[in-house]
Amino acid sequence: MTGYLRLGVNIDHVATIRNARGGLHPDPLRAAHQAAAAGADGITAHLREDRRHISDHDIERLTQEIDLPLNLEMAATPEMLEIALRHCPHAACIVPEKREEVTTEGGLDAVGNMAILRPFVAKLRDAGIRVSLFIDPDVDQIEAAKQLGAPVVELHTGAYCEAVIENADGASAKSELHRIRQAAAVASDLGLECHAGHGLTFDSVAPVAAISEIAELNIGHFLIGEAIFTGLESAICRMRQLMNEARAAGQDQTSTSAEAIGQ
Ligand SMILES: CC(=O)[C@@H](O)[C@H](O)COP(=O)(O)O
Ligand SMILES: NCC(=O)COP(=O)(O)O
Repeated sequence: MTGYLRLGVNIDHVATIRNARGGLHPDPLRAAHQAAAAGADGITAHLREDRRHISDHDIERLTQEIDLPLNLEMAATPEMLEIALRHCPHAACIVPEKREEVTTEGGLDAVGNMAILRPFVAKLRDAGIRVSLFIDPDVDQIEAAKQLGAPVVELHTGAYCEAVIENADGASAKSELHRIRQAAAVASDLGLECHAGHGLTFDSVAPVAAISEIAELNIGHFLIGEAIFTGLESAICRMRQLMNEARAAGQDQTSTSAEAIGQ
């Protein structure tokens, strides 16, 4: 798969700042409107069991007020299934959740949870919701997603992004990038749409964006952080530019991000 690479903007951490004082400002909906104005292709929001950031009311408003497709991230629980079926977002991405985690750690264990996930995926699909599974770039997990009937997988890029930040010798970033490339190729061979996300920044996005089998990147925390300094629309436009340049240049797949962007 080649062609246009979609950008989903995750607005979770606008809500993190809002919730720090328990008020209404900053409003995640305003961020969603700005993301749309900046050219985002979708909005991603993670309704966590503990509601640490995005709230039920945020999800209700996003489905009612935002024209962009909403990708609802959710754990595989009866509560979240009921909420998803009530709101019928464009898409639902099933993610693992641990209450004590700071952020999403590993990917969903589709292999180890087939019995729970199979009816869960079926009910979402029957409601017309595009289902994706947030998984590590692991062939077994991709094959399990296929068996479960999920049309989309989102590859967890966290290990790669951490390796880029550590940047000891670039070797670990290269090996993690290779895992993502291989996983994207397997997903494509199995007829699954392949997305990627978690931890992506201006420094790490290019080699992932260059992987032609990837159709969508979901990026949030870094963009919201950058927005504090340059504004959200500016941050999104810069990310969009980096994605377009990498995709157009067919980024050399052997390079890490530092080499790729001449650092
Ligand atoms: C699944 C993923 O990597 C993110 O989309 C997720 O939302 C991270 O959780 P927090 O947004 O709570 O950090
Ligand atoms: N699924 C990844 C996502 O939506 C955003 O992750 P992050 O950029 O906030 O780490």
